[in-house]
Amino acid sequence: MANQRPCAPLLEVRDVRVAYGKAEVVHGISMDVRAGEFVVMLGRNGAGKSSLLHAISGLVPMRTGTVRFEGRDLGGARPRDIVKAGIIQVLEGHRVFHTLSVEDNLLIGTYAANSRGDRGKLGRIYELFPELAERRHQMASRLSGGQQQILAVGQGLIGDPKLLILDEPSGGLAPMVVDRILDVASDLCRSGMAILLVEQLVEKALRHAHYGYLVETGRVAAEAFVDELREGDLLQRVYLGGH
Ligand SMILES: Nc1ncnc2c1ncn2[C@@H]1O[C@H](COP(=O)(O)OP(=O)(O)OP(=O)(O)O)[C@@H](O)[C@H]1O
Repeated sequence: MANQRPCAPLLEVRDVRVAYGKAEVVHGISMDVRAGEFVVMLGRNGAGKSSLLHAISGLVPMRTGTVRFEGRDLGGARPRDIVKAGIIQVLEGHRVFHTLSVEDNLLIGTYAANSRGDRGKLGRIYELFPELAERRHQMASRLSGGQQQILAVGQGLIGDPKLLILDEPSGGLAPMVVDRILDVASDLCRSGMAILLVEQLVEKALRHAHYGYLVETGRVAAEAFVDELREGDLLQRVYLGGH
């Protein structure tokens, strides 16, 4: 993609603040994901990235600010309505149902979205992730950590999101797993799905994303196209705290 962001706004986050009790951890973040974009949010542990994602997905309340999706205000919407609007978040830490089979875990993803129990959608996920097809009848507990993470992504994708949010898919797993997930995410992005990624493996994230936001202690310290982010000393400043 040339250095021009697509015009059509998909997700518009404006001046969002998030607090846990009295402790505010997101201090007024504004950001966009445009149609067909792959956006990455980078920043040190504890910078507030997951809290912002959770506010977008309706999992934690916003103190102030607005989130609009396809022009619709999502303020106060329930998580399930946000999923139905087309935003699906794959939570940090491959949260799948250990006592269910791979296939049943995927089918649960269809219940979360608009397509209750639609088995027809399984085929597409198995095409994207043949490792899940091979293990479709295995209990999720028997999968490796990496396979569980892939299952969690499949569970999100089966709901046909317009925007897929990935919160640290690496999660301490083998770098190869992250490559698999980010490669699939890039392909989906090319076919029109927007991606919002939080990832600590900075190089890998920058290789796939078009545009990035650097978050420092609850604020956006910088935003730019990824090649610009790579060139300056911004990344170093955010991660190492230099000036
Ligand atoms: N449920 C919670 N209750 C209280 N404080 C929380 C809660 N969740 C996160 N925090 C705090 O909010 C701050 C921001 O955390 P958050 O997880 O949003 O950051 P992050 O940038 O996603 O970092 P990480 O990569 O470590 O998840 C941290 O100080 C964290 O301890």
